[in-house]
Amino acid sequence: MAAQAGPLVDLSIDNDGIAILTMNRPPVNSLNLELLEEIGKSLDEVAKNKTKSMILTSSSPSVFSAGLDIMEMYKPDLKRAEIFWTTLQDVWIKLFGSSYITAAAINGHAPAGGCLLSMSCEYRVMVEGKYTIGLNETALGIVAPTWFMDTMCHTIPIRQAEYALTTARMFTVDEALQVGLIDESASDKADAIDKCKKFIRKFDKIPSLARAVTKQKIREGPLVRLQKNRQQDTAEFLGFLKNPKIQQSLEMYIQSLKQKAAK
Ligand SMILES: CCCCCCCCCCC/C=C/C(=O)SCCNC(=O)CCNC(=O)[C@H](O)C(C)(C)COP(=O)(O)OP(=O)(O)OC[C@H]1O[C@@H](n2cnc3c(N)ncnc32)[C@H](O)[C@@H]1OP(=O)(O)O
Repeated sequence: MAAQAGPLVDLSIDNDGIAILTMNRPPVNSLNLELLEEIGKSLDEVAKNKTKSMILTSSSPSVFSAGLDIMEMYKPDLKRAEIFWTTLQDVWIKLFGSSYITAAAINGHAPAGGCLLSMSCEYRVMVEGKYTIGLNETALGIVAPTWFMDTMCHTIPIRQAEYALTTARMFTVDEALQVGLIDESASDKADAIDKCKKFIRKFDKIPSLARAVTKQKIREGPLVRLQKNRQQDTAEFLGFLKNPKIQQSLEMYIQSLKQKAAK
């Protein structure tokens, strides 16, 4: 992977007071420990500055996020793997449980952890093109954690979620729109951001405390479930990393990604 040029995230506030959080880890924004830490810090900053809303997007022209960095799971240092996992849990708790308004301008592919980040926002606009979005973990021989599944069940009907999760379904933009995995499609990134802003403006006349408490109450179930089971969830993740069969599946998957990239 190329050496990192520039900061891993960019956090800016536009003229309307909307925070734009841009992931910037070329080539595919795979979520390693350092990127997750930076996303977490940015979410803290948005909350601390009492910014009314945030749009999550990517600096890549074709990938929103490729999901978790597989190299964090392949033959890992277990201490780092534990910090990696708890940082991912923290990011999800901060984003899914945020009181401010959140929207994702999905300007490219969003598999697995990339799909999770977008589903943790309240509104999704995806750029048209040959991009796909979904939770594909079972295709890698791994099981999406319960809170990934909860997030999907919070976004699309449970029957569709079960089918998508078990079959590792990656949705095209049109399919995602039909099932409600995204709310709108857009012609390009600028259009996606405009549409996210339009969604955010819908709340101009809604008292912000009532909105925030309603959001947090409707999201309480999945949040409490992870908060109660954090240690067990981390132990399961570490146990999974120690399983030789899982390591073999990950090795094969990495090889297939490298072969595809070399073509
Ligand atoms: C009983 C219950 C127990 C439960 C215990 C817990 C279980 C743990 C669960 C963990 C949940 C996992 C979540 C995840 O997010 S796993 C990651 C899944 N992601 C993917 O499968 C996406 C893979 N990538 C792609 O499909 C494509 O890269 C993509 C469509 C995103 C972009 O395609 P593009 O053609 O633009 O780019 P390339 O494929 O050429 O890739 C460029 C380089 O990037 C490398 N790459 C890609 N994705 C990843 C990744 N996720 N991690 C690390 N590296 C990645 C790719 O290999 C290329 O590298 P090189 O240039 O070096 O060859």
